[in-house]
Amino acid sequence: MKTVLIIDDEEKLRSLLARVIKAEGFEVIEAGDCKSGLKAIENPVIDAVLCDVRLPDGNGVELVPMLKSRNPNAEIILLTANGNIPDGVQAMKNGAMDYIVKGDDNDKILPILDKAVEKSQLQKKVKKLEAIVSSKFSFDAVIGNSQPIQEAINLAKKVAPTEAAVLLTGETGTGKEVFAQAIHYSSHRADKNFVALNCSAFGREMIESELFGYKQGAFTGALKDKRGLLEEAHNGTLFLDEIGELPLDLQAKLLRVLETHEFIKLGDTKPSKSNFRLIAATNRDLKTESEQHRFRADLYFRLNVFQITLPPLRQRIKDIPLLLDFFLDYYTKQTNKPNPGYTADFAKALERYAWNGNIRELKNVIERAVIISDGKLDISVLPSDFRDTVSTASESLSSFSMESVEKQHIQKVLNHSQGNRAEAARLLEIGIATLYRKIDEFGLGKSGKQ
Ligand SMILES: Nc1ncnc2c1ncn2[C@@H]1O[C@H](COP(=O)(O)OP(=O)(O)OP(=O)(O)O)[C@@H](O)[C@H]1O
Repeated sequence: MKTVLIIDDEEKLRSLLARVIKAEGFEVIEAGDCKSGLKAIENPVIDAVLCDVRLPDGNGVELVPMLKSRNPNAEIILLTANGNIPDGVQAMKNGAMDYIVKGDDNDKILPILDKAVEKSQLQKKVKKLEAIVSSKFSFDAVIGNSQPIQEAINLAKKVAPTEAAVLLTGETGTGKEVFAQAIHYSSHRADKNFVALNCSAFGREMIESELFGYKQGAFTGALKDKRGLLEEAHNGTLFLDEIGELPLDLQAKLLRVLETHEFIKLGDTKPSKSNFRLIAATNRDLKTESEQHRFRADLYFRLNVFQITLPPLRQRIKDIPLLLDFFLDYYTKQTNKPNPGYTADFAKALERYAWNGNIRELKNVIERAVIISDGKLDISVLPSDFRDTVSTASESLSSFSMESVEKQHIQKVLNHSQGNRAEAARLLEIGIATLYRKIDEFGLGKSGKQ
């Protein structure tokens, strides 16, 4: 639906205009003065406004900013009986899309309205998509209630609105990139670029040309100018993942850019400027790296202004059920399967696992389980390491009482002596009569080897 608001006090002209516009498939809302126009514009379905300049309670040119502030997506076209250039210029400065003269420009109205509606609907779509993107990458998308992750979230929320560089540390798969995005989308740079580079994924030359960009002819193969990531990140955020892998000479160049906000593209002679915010991540201990001269100490100090350490999953076992529900829901939706749920053993096995690959590994394990499983997820759909964890765990669980430890031990020794009770008693350092009593008491005579 395309909806137009007409604000004009000349009733006859207004209803004639409304009829013509309706005949072209638009919905029309009418208002006779500034006051009722300002009320009507709050209806979000309005895409475009046709507004007279001379109104009984005000001037259309001055009304434009007020209309825009109440409905920023609506495009405004001013209609005037006698156009003059300064008024037209002011209208555009105030945010109007066009300024047309009644009578002379009547045949322009419908094409301009079409353009205005298209522009407004496109803006609405972009805003909706932006809202989806920013909610997908907001702190709400960081799953976890445990204390260690909540502490990290609180720190990140504090630093997000500032200009400070952030250093995210933590094992692989703990969510460093997720945090970097959440910080960016919660900062005032959210509507600008979030540009990421993984420093371990490329060789030195490639990283340099990706970061700094180059001029045509800077090297063989530089067929045309290329913008670098520093330039792309202007007014936005540059995320350097695995910064510990950045070659030492590029570390020196990066430090200079951080200090001057200036850099020189490959093959260029004059500096370019970029106002980016840096978020860096590493799973290395940069302090030790810098002490051993594998990372520049000056860059480390520059980055270490605000460090956030993300906890490994094994330190936040409490979050596993939450993450399990989240990823199960995600992958069942992706595969168009109904959510099958899971057994208590399945959840237990996940809680007991070491998770060296952290959340990335958990996510992959759940994806695999969803693909393989035909019903409720149980331990049979887990890789074999998990099943071992469960059996070891249940074995050790049944061993908590002294009696069961004693029973298991005697059985093991009887197995070892191949049922020879005299030999077993000798190994157990107990009398043969005591062994017979124990065998009777624990019922080992029936199941154990005699
Ligand atoms: N708290 C979280 N909530 C939901 N998903 C998460 C969370 N943390 C991480 N993930 C998911 O786990 C995966 C790994 O996360 P991410 O890439 O951010 O980790 P990383 O620490 O940057 O890893 P690496 O050091 O290997 O680059 C991603 O798919 C991400 O979506």
